Amino acid sequence: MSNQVDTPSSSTILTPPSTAVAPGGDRSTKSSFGAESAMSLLVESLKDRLLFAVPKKGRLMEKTLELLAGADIKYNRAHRLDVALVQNHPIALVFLPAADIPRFVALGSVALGITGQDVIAESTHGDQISELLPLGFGKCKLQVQVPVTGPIQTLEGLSGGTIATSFDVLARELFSGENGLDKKVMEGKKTRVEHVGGSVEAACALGMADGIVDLVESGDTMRAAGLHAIHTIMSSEAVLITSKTPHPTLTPELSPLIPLIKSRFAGVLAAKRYVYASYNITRDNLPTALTITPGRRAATVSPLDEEGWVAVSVMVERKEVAKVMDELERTGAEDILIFSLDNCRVGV
Ligand SMILES: Nc1ncnc2c1ncn2[C@@H]1O[C@H](COP(=O)(O)OP(=O)(O)OP(=O)(O)O)[C@@H](O)[C@H]1O
Ligand SMILES: O=P(O)(O)OC[C@H]1O[C@H](OP(=O)(O)OP(=O)(O)O)[C@H](O)[C@@H]1O
Repeated sequence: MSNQVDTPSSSTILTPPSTAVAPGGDRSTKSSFGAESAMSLLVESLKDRLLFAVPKKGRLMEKTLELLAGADIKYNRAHRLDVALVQNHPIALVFLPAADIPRFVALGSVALGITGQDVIAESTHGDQISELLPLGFGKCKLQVQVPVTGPIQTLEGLSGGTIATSFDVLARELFSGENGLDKKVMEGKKTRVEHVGGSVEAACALGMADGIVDLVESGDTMRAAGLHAIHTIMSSEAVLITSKTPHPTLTPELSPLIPLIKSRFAGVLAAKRYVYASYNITRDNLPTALTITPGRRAATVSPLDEEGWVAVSVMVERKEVAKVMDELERTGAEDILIFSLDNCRVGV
C-alpha cells in the first residue's frame, strides 16, 4: 500500500464536484451552480456536524461501511464526492485514504476516524492520536521479509543494505536501532530505505532491495514472491480514533456523538463475536455446565416446571460454539439452542 502520510492525497475533502450535493444529500445535478457555489454549499452543509473520516478505498473500506450500517448511520454519497451527510445524526462522513486519516484527525480537520494501527504508527502525528476502540478487522502484521533462498537471513545481515517499503518511518526506526534491536549492530551501518507505493514484494526480485518491510495477512503475497518473514515490527488492526486534543468544532451538542458511535460500534462487534445459548440441565449437573458456559458476567439460571431441572441462558463466543455444545451434551444438557445476535450492548 502507498503510505505517504505526510502528503495528503490529491483527493481533497472539499474539491468542488461537477455534481453538487445539496444539504440533506439530494443527488440532483446543480449545473447552474459554479464551482464556488458548490464549495460554499458544501461548507455550509458541514456546519454543526461532527466530521468522521472513513477509508475511501482499499482493505478497510468494505468492513467500515458494514460497521456504519450496523450502527444505523445512514447517508447518501454522491458520485465522486468525498463527503456524505448522515441523514439521521448531525455527522458528515469524509472519505479519505486510510494512510491520510491519522493526519486529518491529529490536526483537528476531522473529529473521528477509522484507520489501521500500522498507519498511525507510521504517521508523524501518531502520538497525537487516541485509539478509542479496536474494530477487529484489517488484521495484519508489518514484517521484514527477505528472499527464502537469499544469502541474507537476519536483521543484522540486512543492516547496511537496501530496504524497499511503504513504511519508511518504521523501517528507518528499526534499522537505526530505535526499536529494541541491538543498537550497536544497527547503528554502525547505514541502511538505505527506498519508498515504494505498492507491490513492494516485487522489489527483491527486481534487484532493487535486499529485503522489504510490508504487511502480511495470509502470507500468500509474500510466498508468491519467494519471500519469508524474519522479523515482525508490529501487529495491526483497524481502530476508531480521535485526537488527544479536543476537536475545535466539538460543541456540547456534538461531543456526546463520540461515545454514542463508540458504543454502537462495540455493540455491532460484540453481536458478531457472541451467540446466545440456552439449554436445560439437571441441578446436579449445573455446576459442571456453568464451568463450560460461565457467561460474560454470569449465566441466567431459571427453574423449570419439572423437579430438579433448570434452564440456562448465556452468551458464548461464536468461535467456541461447536466445542461448547459438545461439552454441554456430554454433561447431560438437553434442548441446546444457539441464537445469532443482531445487535447488543454488553459493555465496552
Ligand atoms: N492484506 C491485508 N490484510 C488485512 N489488512 C490489510 C492488508 N493490507 C492492508 N491492510 C490494512 O488496510 C490498510 C489500508 O491498506 P490498503 O493497501 O488497502 O490501502 P489503500 O488505502 O488502498 O492504499 P494503496 O492504494 O496505497 O494500496 C492498511 O494500512 C492496513 O491497516
Ligand atoms: O498476506 P496477504 O494476505 O497476501 O496480504 C498482503 C498484501 O496485502 C497488501 O497489499 P494490497 O493487496 O492491499 O495491495 P498493494 O500491494 O497494492 O498495496 C500488502 O501490502 C501485501 O502486499
